[in-house]
Amino acid sequence: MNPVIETQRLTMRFRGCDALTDVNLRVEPGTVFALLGENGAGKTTMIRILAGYQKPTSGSATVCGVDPGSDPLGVRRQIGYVSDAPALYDWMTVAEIGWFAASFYDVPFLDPYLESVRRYGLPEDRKIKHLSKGQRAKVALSLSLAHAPQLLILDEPTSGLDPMVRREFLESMIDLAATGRTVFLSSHQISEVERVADTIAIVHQGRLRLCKPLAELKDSVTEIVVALDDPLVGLPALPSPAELLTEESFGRQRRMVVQDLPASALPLLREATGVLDVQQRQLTLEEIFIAATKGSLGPIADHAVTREEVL
Ligand SMILES: Nc1ncnc2c1ncn2[C@@H]1O[C@H](COP(=O)(O)OP(=O)(O)OP(=O)(O)O)[C@@H](O)[C@H]1O
Repeated sequence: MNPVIETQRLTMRFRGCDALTDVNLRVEPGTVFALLGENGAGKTTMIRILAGYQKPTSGSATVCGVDPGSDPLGVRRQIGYVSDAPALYDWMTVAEIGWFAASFYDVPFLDPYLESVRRYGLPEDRKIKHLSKGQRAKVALSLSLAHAPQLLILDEPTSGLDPMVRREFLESMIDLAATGRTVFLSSHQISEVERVADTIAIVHQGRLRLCKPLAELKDSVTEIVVALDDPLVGLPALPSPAELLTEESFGRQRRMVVQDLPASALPLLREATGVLDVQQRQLTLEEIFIAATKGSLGPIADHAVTREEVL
């Protein structure tokens, strides 16, 4: 099946800033795809390129079969998009902005929009400028969904929403994916994303660090804590295809977070000179995110082996 979104070596340079570098992404239809990254990682830049609001410096993107750089309107007709700061005409009422937006589409728009507005309990005759932040977010979401797009691109969709509405909204994303639509969202809310996303991509300083289906990601990234008889002991290189995400030392303990660790790695480490013990543990998505973006998970947790336990 053709991907809904595909990018190849997508790169965006601003003056004095590499916002995205060589990002290759593939988003399958009918999935909820979450883009995670710290502040300034490049999420909004990526989303603006996909929605046709920004042309990349180099590389290519295809969204619903269209190049957003050369046909931004063609892309926007096919997608629903909510930016991180939706620009709504403030002087219009909630109902008026629906009528206005409906004029851009030749598919049913106003009825589904008003249905969504009522479901969110929004006051139809109140001006946008008098709405709260969360209410404005709900208007933006209602507008983005009304034309039943095959792809929804959402930049931080739940910021400003209260916990009940956040939950309701994220669950509705799963329902959308179940009907074959695709949801591409960026977020900082790792625990929320974990509940709804099929695939997770983690960007760090403009580069794609990890991108996998959620379950596969959690299975493939592992923490190894090695107890050493001397802090200066050198460990053997990890066998291929292992990729070291982080490595830290805490006294006589060495912690590594590794992706795609082959089974042969643990015996190799256990038999290495100066190694007293090796413990392995699966990580939560939040820990994987921290390892991929900040490098340090902080002090080794209680569950990890201590030298005293080994001796
Ligand atoms: N128009 C611009 N001119 C110069 N630099 C820019 C521009 N737009 C974004 N940047 C820079 O590109 C980098 C990525 O920004 P971006 O907004 O994509 O990050 P983000 O991951 O969405 O962050 P946040 O989570 O804080 O919203 C940042 O360093 C930002 O300062």
